[in-house]
Amino acid sequence: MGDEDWEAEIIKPHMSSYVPVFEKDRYSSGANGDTFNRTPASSSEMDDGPSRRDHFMRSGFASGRSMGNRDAGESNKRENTSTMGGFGVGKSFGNRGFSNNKFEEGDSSGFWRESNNDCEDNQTRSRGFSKRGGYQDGNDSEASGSSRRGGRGSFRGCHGGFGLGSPNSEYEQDEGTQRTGGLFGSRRPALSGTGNGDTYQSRSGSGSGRGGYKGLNEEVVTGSGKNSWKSDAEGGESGDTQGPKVTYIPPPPPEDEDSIFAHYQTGINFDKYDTILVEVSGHDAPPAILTFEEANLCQTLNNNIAKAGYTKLTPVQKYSIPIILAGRDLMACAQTGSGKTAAFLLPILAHMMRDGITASRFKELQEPGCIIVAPTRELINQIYLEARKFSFGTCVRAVVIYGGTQLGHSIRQIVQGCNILCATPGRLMDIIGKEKIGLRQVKYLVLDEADRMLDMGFGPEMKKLISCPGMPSKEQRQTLMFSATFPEEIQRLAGEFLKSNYLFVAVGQVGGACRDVQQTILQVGQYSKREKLVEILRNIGDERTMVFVETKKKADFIATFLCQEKISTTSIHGDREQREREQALGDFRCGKCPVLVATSVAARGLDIENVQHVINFDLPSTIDEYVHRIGRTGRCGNTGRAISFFDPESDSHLAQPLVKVLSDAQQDVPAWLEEIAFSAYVPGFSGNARGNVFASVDTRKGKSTLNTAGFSSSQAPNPVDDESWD
Ligand SMILES: Nc1ncnc2c1ncn2[C@@H]1O[C@H](COP(=O)(O)OP(=O)(O)OP(=O)(O)O)[C@@H](O)[C@H]1O
Repeated sequence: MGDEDWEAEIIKPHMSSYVPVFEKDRYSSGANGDTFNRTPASSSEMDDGPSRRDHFMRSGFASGRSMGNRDAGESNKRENTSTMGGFGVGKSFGNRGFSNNKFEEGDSSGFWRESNNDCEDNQTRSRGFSKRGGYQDGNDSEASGSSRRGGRGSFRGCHGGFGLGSPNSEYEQDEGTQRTGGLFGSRRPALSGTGNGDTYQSRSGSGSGRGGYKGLNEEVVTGSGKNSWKSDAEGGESGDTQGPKVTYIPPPPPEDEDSIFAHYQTGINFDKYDTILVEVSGHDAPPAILTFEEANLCQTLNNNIAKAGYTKLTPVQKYSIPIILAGRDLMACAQTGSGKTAAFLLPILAHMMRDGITASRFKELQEPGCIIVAPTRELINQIYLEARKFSFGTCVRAVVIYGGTQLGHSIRQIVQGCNILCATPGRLMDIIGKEKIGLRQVKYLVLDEADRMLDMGFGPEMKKLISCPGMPSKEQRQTLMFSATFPEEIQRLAGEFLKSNYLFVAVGQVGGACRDVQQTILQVGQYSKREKLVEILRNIGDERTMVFVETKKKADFIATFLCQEKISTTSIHGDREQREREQALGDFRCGKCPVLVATSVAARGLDIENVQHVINFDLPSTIDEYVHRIGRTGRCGNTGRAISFFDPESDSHLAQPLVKVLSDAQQDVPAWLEEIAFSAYVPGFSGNARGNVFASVDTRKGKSTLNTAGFSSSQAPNPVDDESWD
């Protein structure tokens, strides 16, 4: 079985939506003359469809929520310093007991892959895992994803700038130098890019041997001197002549009140938040508040809260708001979609109002009182819109700056006045370098998705930020960190940023998945993924669905493939122009394209109404990333579904943490997954798959992690291989 034929498969995409179109001659077969599978995914490869569908139904998709056979008695008892509510978390790892039957290894099932695929590093035969209890591919004759072959890098979108520019000469950021050089570990191997005649060159020019720090996922490099922080996306604007000049000016935010306060409804499970166990650790924590009134906010803020449709606090808000109001540093961990943004914005705004903030005015150097950083452009923009909503009618001016937009535009926004600066790290450092922002007045530093902001990708930048001239020391500022996941190592790193008496709030299991998401894991080999995806999407109909893949190229490919299958699809990833990214998100939000194919750039924080399904076409490298991805659905008390394709060839390292996450969220754990987890289990194993386990408690307690499997926390995660994040 050869590699697949993109050329043959992407000739006539369905054009009903924002469709990536790929020029035929741009991705013609490479020099190695591979012949590829030209069979449409929907034809003969569906031959084993009935059995798959049967299993599919058994697996819970399109059926009611199955809470599995957990033993409710095995509740997860926490050692709390303070608790409220108290659901029993069904921990049932291995509740069936691990079978001694080892899965069979063999050359069965026709899992045969010859290609050196850029998304998959395996060139070996797949193993014939036991089929017990799980979906098992049969005659897998389909290659999936972006194939590497001669002419790699030639797969390009060309419609409306979709895609990557010139063919056959481009270095894909997800493949080349970012992985070579071993800067950061990846579960994918470093790719030499040799042997197929490619000339690597990133569109953004990043990572191409300029030296200095180059985060795996970054568009940021360090240099020296005043403008040492550059977002590659800015091109020449920062004095960097590499890369195209970025001219994109994002549309202005809405001005009318209705749009500013537009929100979606809380779901049927919103009240169940109250039953989630909360743990606060650290000394002298102020008591939680139970109502917004207890927070004693000013009238304007209360009005805005009401207009936003907030009537009741979520747990993370109940605990975090009084802590921040009391001036304490905070690390807060709460499940996805449970209101962390308001948990920091409201008390910061309350402080600003209380301190008698005056209207900002035009100045060449602005000195914001608050800086909020987040890892992706879309997320920081979302936080900005929230800040704007809650500060409506006050004289607090929030500004957002992020990469992929014209630097001059960012500067113009800032000089008009800036009390709260929402920024991605690369652009922030650019602006600081240009002396448009002074840090002396910073009272609040917020790291949203803090574990991501402190990992190997962004950590060095964050360290630079706190050591920038003028930045108040941690004793002088209030530092706030929020995320749904907080690996132990990251908690330790965070200590550098936080006062020693910071408080730690854990709502539910740290790093646990949202229980409102019904999780299904299907065993699907690489070559069957596309047909399975189409099958699922056809069942789903028009319900909004995010499909996560591991690389940018694959995102383009799958989006195009789905369009070809007449499923209106768009895509978002780090190689798309910012304009395109925002357009894609807009089309998805409004339902024009009900399917969004995304890389991990969309995994965190995005709050999109009515996302009912998340499909992990490729599982991510780390369990934390999995938790964030599936958290795009099931938000704010609404329910959602997540289906993940587990390929034993590439995903076995995730089996243990997946079993734990599923068990903790009281989801069914497929027997075959337990078997794989068990077979991979090594007593005393100190996990080396990044982020494969998570901390259960505040690490200051000196406890080890409470993994059911007994392995301790992993090295600092490097969650994605593939993205441009600034
Ligand atoms: N108290 C509340 N009442 C009603 N809606 C709320 C409340 N708090 C937050 N929300 C809404 O819930 C949604 C999710 O909130 P938010 O995006 O802050 O979640 P999050 O915890 O930051 O999620 P993630 O971990 O994915 O970043 C938003 O639409 C927000 O407006």
